Amino acid sequence: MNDMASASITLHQPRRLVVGAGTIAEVGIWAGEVGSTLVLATPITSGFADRLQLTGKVSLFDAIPGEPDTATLEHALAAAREVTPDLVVGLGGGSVMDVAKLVAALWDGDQTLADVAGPNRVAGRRTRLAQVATTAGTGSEAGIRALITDEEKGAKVAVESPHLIADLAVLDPQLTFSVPPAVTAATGVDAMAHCVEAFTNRRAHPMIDGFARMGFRLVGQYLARAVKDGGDTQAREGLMLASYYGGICLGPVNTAAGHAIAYPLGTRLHLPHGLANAIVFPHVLAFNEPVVAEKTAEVAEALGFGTNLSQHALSEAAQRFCQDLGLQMSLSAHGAKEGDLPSFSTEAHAIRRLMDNNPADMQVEDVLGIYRAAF
Ligand SMILES: NC(=O)c1ccc[n+]([C@@H]2O[C@H](COP(=O)([O-])OP(=O)(O)OC[C@H]3O[C@@H](n4cnc5c(N)ncnc54)[C@H](O)[C@@H]3O)[C@@H](O)[C@H]2O)c1
Ligand SMILES: [Fe+2]
Repeated sequence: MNDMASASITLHQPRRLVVGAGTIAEVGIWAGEVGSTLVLATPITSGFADRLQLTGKVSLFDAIPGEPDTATLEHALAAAREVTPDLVVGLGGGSVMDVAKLVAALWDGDQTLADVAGPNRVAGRRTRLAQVATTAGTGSEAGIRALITDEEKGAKVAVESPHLIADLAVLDPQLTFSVPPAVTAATGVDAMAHCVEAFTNRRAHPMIDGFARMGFRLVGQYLARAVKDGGDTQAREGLMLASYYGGICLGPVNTAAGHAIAYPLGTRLHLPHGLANAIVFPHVLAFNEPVVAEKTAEVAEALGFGTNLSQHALSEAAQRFCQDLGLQMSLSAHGAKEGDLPSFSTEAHAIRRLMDNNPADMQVEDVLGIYRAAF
């Protein structure tokens, strides 16, 4: 830690947050009399739509796949232009909630995705937005960011704007009971990665450190429990909070090299976002350790890795942690070819908005070394 004063930060949060078992029913109470609502979902999460208790005309668009791309966004926008909603509800994981943000902000205006990509370019939003999380991972319901895959470029487009923040966010652990163990594990590691990468970030901030600490501690406490027993309400609620805290970390501080190195695995190999982060996490944690030793030790202790670990032991313990959750941590087992790794490395290294946040400087060769270690 240096002794300079922290840089200033701005934190946006949903206008209203409801947490607890059964709270999905509060969406209708909050919304009151609504003319027209568009609920965005996946085929799996559309089953929860009745529990929203909405009045008026309710339309459902449930064709949002994981890791949504620009074509998905276009279809959802077309659905919204037909429905002309007063309220958009995102009922799903990060994939659905990210699309819901952009649909609510863009459906009735002239801006395209290309117009709003990057920070602070969304002109405004007239449609109300409620986010009901059904996974505990991205924390998208907490934040100002939406990520859409651009299939042509093979990269994620990030849109960041206070106009994407929800009017209402709901964390109802009962909605996550049906999340299968593999998705629970991957999304839980994603939440943990948001907290850890913000905590050990070059732009880390004491206020955000508080949320980050609560988040990775909850993951240490509850993730294995929720993977083992999906109906464990206490564990599920703990993870939803961890995910939300991670989402808060993303706004003012954001992630760093871990997420940058994970992105090509999502866009090129189509690995689920959380799994991609898990594969990379042990190696980045160990790489950064010399620069952020104290904070890394705190993370290691909270996740049960032990104390006074060498870089190698740290990486091994983090890999074991993920393997014990049932995650397959080897890139080759997911279809990666050794010949892919150099282009993945160039791609990840070029994501400067995240790489520049990393506490330790990382060259392209270092990134390649990490992919090779995870191969
Ligand atoms: N906005 C942000 O700040 C932010 C941060 C990190 C990641 N993301 C993005 O979020 C997306 C990933 O989101 P995710 O990890 O939540 O996964 P997801 O939304 O893609 O969902 C994963 C899978 O779980 C299923 N599922 C969702 N809820 C379920 C439930 N209750 N029961 C059973 N199955 C359920 C989905 O149908 C899907 O198949 C990626 O596109 C990623 O880039 C956004
Ligand atoms: Fe993430």
